[in-house]
Amino acid sequence: MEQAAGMGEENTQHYTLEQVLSAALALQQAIAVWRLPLQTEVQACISFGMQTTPAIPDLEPSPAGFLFCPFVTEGAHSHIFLKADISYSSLSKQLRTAPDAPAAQVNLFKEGLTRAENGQPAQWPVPASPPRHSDRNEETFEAAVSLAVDVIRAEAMEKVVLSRSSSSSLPEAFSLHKAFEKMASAYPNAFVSLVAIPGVGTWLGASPEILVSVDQQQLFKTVALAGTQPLCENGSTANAIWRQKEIEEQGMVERYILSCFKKLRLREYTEVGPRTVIAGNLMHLRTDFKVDLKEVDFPTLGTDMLRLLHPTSAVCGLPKEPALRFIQDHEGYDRSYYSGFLGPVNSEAGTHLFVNLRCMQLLQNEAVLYAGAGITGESSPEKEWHETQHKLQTMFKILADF
Ligand SMILES: C=C(O[C@@H]1C=C(C(=O)O)C=C[C@H]1O)C(=O)O
Repeated sequence: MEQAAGMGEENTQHYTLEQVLSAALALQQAIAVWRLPLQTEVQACISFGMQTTPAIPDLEPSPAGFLFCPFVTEGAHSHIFLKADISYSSLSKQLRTAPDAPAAQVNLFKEGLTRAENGQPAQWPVPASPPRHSDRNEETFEAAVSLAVDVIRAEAMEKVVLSRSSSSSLPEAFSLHKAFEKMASAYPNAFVSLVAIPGVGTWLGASPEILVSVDQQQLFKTVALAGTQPLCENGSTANAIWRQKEIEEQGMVERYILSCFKKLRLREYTEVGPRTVIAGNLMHLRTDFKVDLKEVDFPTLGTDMLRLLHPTSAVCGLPKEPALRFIQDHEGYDRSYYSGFLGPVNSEAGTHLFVNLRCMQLLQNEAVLYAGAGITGESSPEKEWHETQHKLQTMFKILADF
């Protein structure tokens, strides 16, 4: 039997994030790298064996790690948990090994780190079969929006989120590590992440949307985020004006969250908002919900809410079932992990799961970018197309900047 690598063994040597990432890629080990909103610390975890589950796993008893889950809960893509065998923080620049991490693999990884200092950057993982992308043009996207508006006006549903993917070839000088850093500086308020899993693929994103978080103070949080407009020229939210369409659209997400609390018979929450918030080049409306789990005895609230919330009406629609069916029938492509959720579980800072938005999937020579927009009975197909264009813009700029 393999020896464990020692109780939370500290390796006092210092490494850069670039080295840690290069070693994981070269050794084909799964890695997740993330930066929480408004923080400077970048964290990473390396996992020597990913676990896949057909359904959303329980959060509370989970070891520390990183969860990466698809949009469709019972579809072709697995829910993936990367147990943190090795953790890295950009503040200490040191590695920490989990007590039960297999020693032989830990040692191989450390050797890989030394080689990563002067080696060529390794290729990131790409999926076994290339994703079917939509590459919808303005005309076909707007036709799908018009159809959605008709269905909503006929009262078959209230809201549906329609999305598309758009691919762009990778610039010659592209580097995964630099792309992560560019995303982190373009989106200071977002959860910025890079997930590279052999056999699954490589995703880079900057999410403005918490799905479920439970921090060290046992504070549960979720948000209702919807409604989009370009950021005002002076970069301030003070003079933002919202139309009835966005107010109603965000109100639906809010009502949906309240209905989930109601299902769990939870009454002790605080609700603040909606307020205008900034995400890159855009503004959204956001209402914050909090539950203090030190005062409310609900130890499984994180998992229970996660299972009820996902996919929320911010990325799917309302009611959930007809909206999901409409998406599957008319979007014309597989969202896979776009508008799924991801984030650290039971890390030192707690559990922080975000909706996988403003993200791209990296293939060998191209990036596939994803964006969607909430459609209601008041939607204008042309405006919704432009909304997806705006959402893609910051990511396109990051790629063009190499
Ligand atoms: C679907 C996306 O975003 C979601 C939809 C929004 C909207 O319709 O206004 C706003 C924020 C997100 O909840 C996306 O960014 O791809």
